[in-house]
Amino acid sequence: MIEIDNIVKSFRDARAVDQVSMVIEPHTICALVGTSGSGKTTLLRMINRLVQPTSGQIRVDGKDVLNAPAYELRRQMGYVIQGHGLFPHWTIAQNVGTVPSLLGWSRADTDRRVDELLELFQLNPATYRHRMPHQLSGGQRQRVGVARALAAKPNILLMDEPFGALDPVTRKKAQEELRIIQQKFGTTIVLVTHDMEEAIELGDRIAVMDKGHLLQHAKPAEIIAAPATEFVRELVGTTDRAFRLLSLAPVGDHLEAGTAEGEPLDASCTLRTAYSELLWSGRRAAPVTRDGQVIGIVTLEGLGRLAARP
Ligand SMILES: Nc1ncnc2c1ncn2[C@@H]1O[C@H](COP(=O)(O)OP(=O)(O)OP(=O)(O)O)[C@@H](O)[C@H]1O
Repeated sequence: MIEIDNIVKSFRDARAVDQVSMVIEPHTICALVGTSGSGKTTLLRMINRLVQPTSGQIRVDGKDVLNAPAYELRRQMGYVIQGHGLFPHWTIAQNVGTVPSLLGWSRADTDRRVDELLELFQLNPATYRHRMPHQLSGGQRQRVGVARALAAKPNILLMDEPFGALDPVTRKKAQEELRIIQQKFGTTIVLVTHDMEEAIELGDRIAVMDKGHLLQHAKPAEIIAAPATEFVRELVGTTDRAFRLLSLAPVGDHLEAGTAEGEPLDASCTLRTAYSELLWSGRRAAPVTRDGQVIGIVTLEGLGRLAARP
């Protein structure tokens, strides 16, 4: 658990982060959103002590981070920045193995961990471990950046706009991969993003910042349905909030009884995808399957009710 307690960071006379308090539960993703200059990066960098707070306290599992030795923080927290930050003259394997080597892992243990992570990110170790960063695509480099941050099995992953530079298709894939990895390892993730869509998609909780203040810290559905201030409302965007609500839940959670014709939808697809599919195929209802078995239906009328203001 990360407890941020009345934290302040001043640069000369300006407060970049102003009395922020929040609790980030273990094994969850917290998405930090806000306009440029709102203090997101500064807040993130106080968690791993790259920035020293002016006042207040940050505790990880009850311990003040200012009292933890630097090597302990590095092991416990991975850090990913936009543009990956790989060392250009090191191979991919050396890059991914940076922190384990610093922590004194044996060569064999480090090599094993590097291969395991490359495989997890679908980069064949035999092909990629000896390559240099410039011999990879931007999306591959970003995945290596995330793999490197996970190398020493951190409980916490701090990510600053990790997918900002990726094209929409690669970005979507990277987001899905991150979700899978988070579930596999149970990592607690704090993710800074400009993109509300990404925050809604990935965040178990969203923290909205403006001018150093934390305006709201809540579940995505609550941020959409009950924004705390006009600024939060603007940031969420009013034109497609109904679709954003629909994007939060899978079809399998809102099954209806009955029968329907045509191509079935998988229970894991979102209500938003289902809505789009029904409109596209000109149907009022579609069967829903899980593991190939029909388990119910989804209807335009039902989806319409779910998209209405709660
Ligand atoms: N080292 C520094 N010295 C002086 N001012 C700083 C320093 N770092 C950040 N700031 C100021 O603190 C404020 C918050 O910056 P921060 O980088 O945390 O914002 P952000 O929300 O992450 O912005 P962005 O989304 O553009 O990265 C800004 O006004 C910035 O100019």
